[in-house]
This record gives sequence, structure tokens and C-alpha cells, in this order.
Amino acid sequence: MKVRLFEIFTSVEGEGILYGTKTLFVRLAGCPFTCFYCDTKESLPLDSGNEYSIEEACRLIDSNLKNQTYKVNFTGGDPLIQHNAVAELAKYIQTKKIPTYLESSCFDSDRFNHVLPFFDIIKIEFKTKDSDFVDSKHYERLIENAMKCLKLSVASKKTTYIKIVVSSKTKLDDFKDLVNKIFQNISKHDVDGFIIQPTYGIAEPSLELLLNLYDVVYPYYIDVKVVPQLHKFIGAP
Ligand SMILES: Nc1nc2[nH]cc(C(=O)O)c2c(=O)[nH]1
Ligand code: SF4
Ligand SMILES: [Mg+2]
Repeated sequence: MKVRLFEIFTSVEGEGILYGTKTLFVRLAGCPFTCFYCDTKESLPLDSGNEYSIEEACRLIDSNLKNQTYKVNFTGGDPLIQHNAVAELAKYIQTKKIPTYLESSCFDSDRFNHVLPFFDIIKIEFKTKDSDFVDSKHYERLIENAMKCLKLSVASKKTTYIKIVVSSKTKLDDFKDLVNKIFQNISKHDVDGFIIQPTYGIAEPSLELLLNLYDVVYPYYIDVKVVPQLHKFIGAP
């Protein structure tokens, strides 16, 4: 089996509930989607980066893994594009007793279920309609898949949190429908966080919009947080 990695680097986790932790990022090549705010467009082609055997990729991880690393993130691109290889690499990292962390858009619940046993921490991302991830025709199917992934992660007792990227284009009513749907499927006790992440450098949402979006989630989940991509502020990758 082969795997295409776009890059591998250590940085300070800049997103989600574990921001601030020393993290090894394994960025997989490949993502067929088209979010307008994507900040890793170079990694979207499936032939970007370099190809390795699983053994070579494990050695590369070993040589990049620094002392006192809190966790290893699999990101992209979308890691589920190369789900078989990701399962192998995450399994390898788990043998080192370092927590594994999945960053995915959750577009395919079968692929998600395949990699789930090898991950400890799961970010479930729900895309908003305005993200341009997929066209409106395919949007409902995307949300169904993300919802299934959320329920699978909760049922397997993984550390699970929800993230939604918002921009100035995000419609309050669409966001309300999405949040309502999420909490029809899970309870507030099932998840370890709910992060509203504003876009950076493109179509940035106003404070007023962010507070309105916060107010939508708060009645369902009092610990909701608006967290920007903190690594951008320290010039870190
Ligand atoms: N510092 C840092 N934190 C991150 N958290 C999620 C990232 C991602 O690209 O998935 C990311 C990233 O690219 N850099
Ligand atoms: S799903 Fe992620 S990697 Fe793919 S286009 Fe959207 S933001 Fe970029
Ligand atoms: Mg990034």
C-alpha cells in the first residue's frame, strides 16, 4: 500500500478544543472539494506531495516526531480520501501511546467507520451551505454523512467535538437549521466541545454575526466557543 503525504511538521495546535498543544501534523494529499476559504489549496490535488510506502511513511513520522508531543493530527486535504493508508499510519502511532486526532470533513461515514478504531480524538466538521464545499444538490447527503460520523464517534466513546467554519456569507437561518438538526441527533453530554471558527483573511464574519451565531448554539450547548485559527497569529504553519 502507498500513501501520498503533502507535508509533515510540528507546530502549536491552532484550532479546536486542544489549541496550544504541541502537535505533529501529518497532512495527506488530496481533497476533491472546493471550500472557498480553504487555506491548504496546494494539498488538494491527489498527486501533490510525495508518495511513500507505509513503512517509509512510518519512518518519516518517527524522524519528525519530537519529544513531548501531545498528539498527532491527520489532516489534509481530507484524510478520508486515503482512508486505508490513514488507518495503517494511525494504528502505528497508537503503538507509541501518543493520542491520534482526525481532522476530516466527514463526507463518507463508511470510510470514517473504517479509520475510527485507530483514532482517540475526533473533530466532526459540519460544513455550512455557503462554504461551496459541494453544490446545494449534494449538501443534504453531506450533512447526513457528517451526522452518521458524529453518532459513530459518540457511540465509540471517542473524545468528540463539533466544528463549524463560518464566514460573512453564513446565513443565520441555515446555521439555526444545522444546529437544531445536530442536537436532534445527539445530546449536549455526548460531545466535548462546540467550536465556531471564523474564516481568516477572506470573507471574515463581523463580531455581530459571530455573536448571533454563538447565541444560536448557546441554548443547546452552553460551552460553545468562538475560536479563530490561532497559529495564524504567531506566524506558525
Ligand atoms: N498550527 C496548526 N494547527 C492546525 N489545526 C488544524 C490544522 C489543519 O490544517 O487541519 C492546522 C494547521 O495547519 N496548523
Ligand atoms: S474540505 Fe478542507 S481541504 Fe477540502 S477544500 Fe474544504 S477546507 Fe480545503
Ligand atoms: Mg491548516
